[in-house]
Amino acid sequence: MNSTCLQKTTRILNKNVFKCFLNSHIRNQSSATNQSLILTDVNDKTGFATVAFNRPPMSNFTLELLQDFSKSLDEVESKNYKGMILTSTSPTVFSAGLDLKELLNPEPARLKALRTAYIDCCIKLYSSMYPTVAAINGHAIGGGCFIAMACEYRIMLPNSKIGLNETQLGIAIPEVAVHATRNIISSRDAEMALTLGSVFTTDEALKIGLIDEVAENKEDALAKSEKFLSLFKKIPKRARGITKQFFRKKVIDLMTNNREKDVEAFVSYVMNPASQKSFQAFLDEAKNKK
Ligand SMILES: CCCC/C=C\CC(=O)SCCNC(=O)CCNC(=O)[C@H](O)C(C)(C)COP(=O)(O)OP(=O)(O)OC[C@H]1O[C@@H](n2cnc3c(N)ncnc32)[C@H](O)[C@@H]1OP(=O)(O)O
Repeated sequence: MNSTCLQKTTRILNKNVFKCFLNSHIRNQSSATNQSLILTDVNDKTGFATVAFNRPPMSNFTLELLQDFSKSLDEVESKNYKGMILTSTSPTVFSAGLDLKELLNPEPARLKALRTAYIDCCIKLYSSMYPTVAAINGHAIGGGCFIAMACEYRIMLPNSKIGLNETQLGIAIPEVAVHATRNIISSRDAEMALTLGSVFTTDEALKIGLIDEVAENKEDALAKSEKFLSLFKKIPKRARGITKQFFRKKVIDLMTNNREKDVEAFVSYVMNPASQKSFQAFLDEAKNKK
C-alpha cells in the first residue's frame, strides 16, 4: 500500500471508529436517561411537575439519588412550576428510606455526604415556595416517611406502611424531626411514635393525621394530588410561600443551623456496633423470608 492509500484508509478507519464511539455514546446517554434515578414530568396544562424516585423495587436512597433529587427540586423552583407531586415508580413502595447498604460498614466521607445531601433535600422541600403533595404509592419508611412529611399534604394507598422507625435501628431521631412530626400529628402521638419507632398501616396513619387522604390506587392518588395543588391556583405565589415558610420557620432554621451537628451525630449512631448489627439483621431477615 502506498502512503496516500494508507492515509485514505486510516481516515476511513478513524471515521468509522468515531461513528462507533458516537453511536455507543448516544446509546449510553439514552440508557442513562432511562435509568435516571429521578424522573420529572411536567403537565403543560396545569404547570404541575410530577417528580418520581426511580429506583425500584424499594426506592431507597443512595448518595447519587439524593444528589439528583436535590437538582430536581432546584429545577422545580427555578422553572417556576406551579406545584409538585412527589411519588415513585416502584409498584408497592414510595421509599424504604436510606439504602441500608450505604449505612453498612460505610466509608465515613461518603456517609457524611449522604446525610448532607439528605438534609439539603429536606430543607429545599420543606421550605419550597411552590406547593407540594406526596402521592405515597406504597410503603414509606424512615427517610422515605420524613420526605413525605416535608410535603404539605399526603395521600396514601391502602395496605401500606408508614413511619419513622429510626430508634428501632439504634438511630436517635434528630430534634428537628420531633418538631416536624408535631407540626403534623399531636405531640402525644408524636412522642409515642418516635420513641417506639412505630410503623403505621394506612388506616392507622389516617386516624392520627399522619396522612390526609387515602386513594384507591396510584391514578386516584395522582388525581387527588392535582386537586390539592389546584386549591392554590388563584393564591399569589409569593404571599403563599412566605406564609408557609413562617409556619415552618422553626424546622427550617433547625435543619439549616444544625446541619453539621446533625451529620456528626448521624455518623456516630450509624457507626455504632449495635446499629451496624441491626442493619445487618434487617438485611439478613429479609433474605431469610424468601
Ligand atoms: C429525620 C429522620 C430522617 C431519617 C433519615 C434516614 C433514616 C433511614 O432511612 S434508616 C433506613 C430505614 N429503612 C428501613 O429500616 C428499611 C425499611 N424497609 C422495610 O420496612 C420493608 O422492606 C418494606 C416495608 C419497605 C417492604 O417490605 P417487603 O415488601 O416485605 O420487602 P422486604 O422487607 O422483604 O425487602 C425486600 C428487599 O428490599 C431490601 N430492602 C428493603 N428496605 C431496604 C433499605 N432501606 N435499604 C436496603 N435494602 C432494603 C430487603 O433487604 C430485601 O432485599 P433482598 O433480600 O436482597 O431481596
